[in-house]
Amino acid sequence: MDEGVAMAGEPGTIGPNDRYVIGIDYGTLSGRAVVVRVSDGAELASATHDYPHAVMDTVLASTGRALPPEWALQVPSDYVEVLKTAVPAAVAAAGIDPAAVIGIGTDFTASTPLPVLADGTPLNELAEYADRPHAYVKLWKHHAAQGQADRINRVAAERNETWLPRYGGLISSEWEFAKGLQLLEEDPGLYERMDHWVEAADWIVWQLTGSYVRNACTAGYKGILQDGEYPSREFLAALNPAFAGFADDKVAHEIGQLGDAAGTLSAQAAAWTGLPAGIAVSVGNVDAHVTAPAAQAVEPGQMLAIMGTSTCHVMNSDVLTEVPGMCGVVDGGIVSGLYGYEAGQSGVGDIFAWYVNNQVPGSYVEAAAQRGIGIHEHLTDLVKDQPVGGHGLVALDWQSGNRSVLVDHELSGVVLGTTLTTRPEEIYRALFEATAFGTRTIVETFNASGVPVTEFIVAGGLKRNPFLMQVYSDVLRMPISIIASEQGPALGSAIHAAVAAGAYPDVLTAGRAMGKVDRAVYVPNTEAADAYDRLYAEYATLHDYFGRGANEVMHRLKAMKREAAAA
Ligand SMILES: Nc1ncnc2c1ncn2[C@@H]1O[C@H](COP(=O)(O)OP(=O)(O)O)[C@@H](O)[C@H]1O
Ligand SMILES: O=C(CO)[C@@H](O)[C@@H](O)COP(=O)(O)O
Repeated sequence: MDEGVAMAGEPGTIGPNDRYVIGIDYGTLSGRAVVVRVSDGAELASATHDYPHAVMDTVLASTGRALPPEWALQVPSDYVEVLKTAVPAAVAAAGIDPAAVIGIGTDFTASTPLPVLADGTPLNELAEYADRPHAYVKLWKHHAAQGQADRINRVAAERNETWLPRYGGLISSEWEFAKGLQLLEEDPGLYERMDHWVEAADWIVWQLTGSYVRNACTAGYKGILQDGEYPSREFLAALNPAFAGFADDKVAHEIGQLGDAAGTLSAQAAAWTGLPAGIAVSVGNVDAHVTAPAAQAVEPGQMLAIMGTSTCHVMNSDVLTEVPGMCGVVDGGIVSGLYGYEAGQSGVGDIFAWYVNNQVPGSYVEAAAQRGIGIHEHLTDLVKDQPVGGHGLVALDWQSGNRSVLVDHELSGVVLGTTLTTRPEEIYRALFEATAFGTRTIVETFNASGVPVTEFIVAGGLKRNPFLMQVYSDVLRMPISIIASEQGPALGSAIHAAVAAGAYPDVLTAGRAMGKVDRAVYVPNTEAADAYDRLYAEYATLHDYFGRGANEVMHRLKAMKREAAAA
């Protein structure tokens, strides 16, 4: 377990009248708390707490029993530990008086829902359900509800459901309805017992305030709430008669707008965090969307890519339109007054992690250790000067399925062109390029749909790799701006906390004062961009061949894998 604490470079003088907010980013593997000064967004210190149960994607910890393929679960008490450890550690490292903290804000991965009782107790915490996989949090990358998602999409298309175009024509297996339907169909008793199917983003705010408020962001993007309405009972009954009441009975709840206060810090949460009871707690938010004001990426056409384990692309527009294969468009989904668009790639850093953890020989790991650098840096170094196309490879970035624009998690990865002389660093680079091509596919789809991308801004852990950023600039043929914060989502949460506490009138104003970006840090190299155009053409051919039905081999392989696991 890691409780890393970091001080900001130069926090500046702590003035007696300075006020602070705490932003907490709940990521895939850890929660990070950061202490931020309200007046200028200075980040004084941060602390990270790794979730003790991490991601359960092979075995359920409580029983030791294997989970089926494509599952990914978490334990909700791990999230509360972040409040008890990372928050006090960050405050202590910042050296501020906790009494000077005026608000706290959080963001979460999504869609990451869990089944709870009316008082918020997660079902896995009841002794009788502790051994039931469906009692746990279904992490965003739980991809085992693809069958349910396919049914949702087929029935919605047949019935011409008006909300379907708002999701680019396809609902993802990652979102609330597909996961909820899987729960009903595989564990009906537990479904019956569940009072709320709540996003972890809202559950953690519930733990902080003592009351349940459903945030407008997840409700819109992940919960199919459009123009104030959920999918009808008739539609839900057509999926499964027992599902008719899902929206009304399990999902619908009071909605809170982004930047509003969901409530105030309860006495219990004050004791956990060491912060004053009664300070403002902002409405929950999603890790991607919350980052837009932190990166000053809120104007129409400014696409923000939060590049980490996965990549989320978020962009505002004053136009409401349909972008095929996007995750969704939600009125006020990023900031109020604009239409917020979201698209994404389910695997990016995760693919690089899979590769270095499973495919790179020990000699490379030793060489990296000898050089005193990480394996990512070592592989990057070995291949960064190779001319574009010099490896003779092209890859598809679907090891975690495809979220946009194909919306199909039965798809899987491809590396094409390997020979007996192909080196590990060359495949690593081909995977970098594949993710950049996936992003280009998304950008081109937005451009062709009447919501052009005019600036590309990157936040998230992958901005630390300059070569990767240059690949993106060359592949997109666009300058890349970079958020000037190491903790973009946590800074975004802090910005929302400052607004909820009344320090700023709205998120846009707070973002201008507290957000930070360096413009056009990387610019495209024309020669490289020309060469990447040729590779991208090959990627696009493979993308359509495997992804649009010409060859269903990936679906057949996944089916065989499931059959083998069941046997
Ligand atoms: N130098 C690097 N180059 C490319 N990828 C890296 C590098 N270092 C770490 N990664 C990848 O970054 C991912 C973590 O990104 P990060 O933003 O820190 O996490 P999260 O998405 O959970 O917030 C991991 O999946 C890892 O494979
Ligand atoms: O899907 C979303 C947001 O819509 C993300 O929460 C999800 O991809 C996880 O993001 P990270 O890769 O953990 O930053």
